[in-house]
Amino acid sequence: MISVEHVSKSFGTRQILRDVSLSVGKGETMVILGASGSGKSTLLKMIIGLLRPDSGRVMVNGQDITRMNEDELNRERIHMGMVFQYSALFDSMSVRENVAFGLRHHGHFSEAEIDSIVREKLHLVGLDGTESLMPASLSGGMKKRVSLARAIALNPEIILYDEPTAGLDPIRSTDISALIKRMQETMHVTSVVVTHDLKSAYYVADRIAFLYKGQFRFIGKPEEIRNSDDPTVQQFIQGRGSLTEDSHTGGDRG
Ligand SMILES: Nc1ncnc2c1ncn2[C@@H]1O[C@H](COP(=O)(O)OP(=O)(O)OP(=O)(O)O)[C@@H](O)[C@H]1O
Repeated sequence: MISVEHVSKSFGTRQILRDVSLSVGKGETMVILGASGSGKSTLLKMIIGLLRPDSGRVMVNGQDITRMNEDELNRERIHMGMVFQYSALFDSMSVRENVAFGLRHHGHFSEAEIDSIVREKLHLVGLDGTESLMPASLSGGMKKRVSLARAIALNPEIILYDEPTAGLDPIRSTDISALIKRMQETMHVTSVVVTHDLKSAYYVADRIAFLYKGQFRFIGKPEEIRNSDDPTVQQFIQGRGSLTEDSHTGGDRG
């Protein structure tokens, strides 16, 4: 379904990804773990075609995303929902209009159809009756859920999540993790989840890929990563995972 093949990417003189390959099967949930600055979001942006690799390619549904022009990408993105870090809702639009956004841009739906889809998706994320609320009045957890409702409005085959539980308290994080799992079970979507949240990773992942110094240090099932005898992997999963990679590579973030 998604196949990242020998992808490399640099920003300026800094190489972020070095000959990285990863495949995600249909219906699979792949979690990408890695320290801050390790290139997780960069990889996600390449899968949705917001960034192009310097070399290598990204295949989605058998098509090479890296060679598409903007029109082709827009057509392909109809099949992909993205839940952005910090929700990225449109502040001036109601919950209803946020969820309806993609429907208005990509589809030919009547107002009645839009109403019905918005209601159905809000129900799926546990936000019945919130259509007329504005984003400013929502909690962080509610915003994430609206963002998810927006991402699934067009029944995507693929959902990409960038830090879906970031900034949430543990209870809200568990709610969002349960929703990610529910999307997989009810909509049989293929998902890629970028996160720092190990608890969520173990819960939602079919497989986990651990990005370290520009390469995948480990790809495998949650129980396999737990039992890995690689000291770098163990160091990361035993709670020192919040270390930033920028410090190793001389970057400016973290
Ligand atoms: N457009 C850009 N121009 C220059 N540098 C960039 C750009 N995008 C990302 N970077 C740098 O590339 C590195 C990887 O960024 P990325 O956002 O992919 O990391 P990440 O693993 O998602 O980190 P975090 O967990 O903090 O979100 C960082 O050092 C970042 O500063």
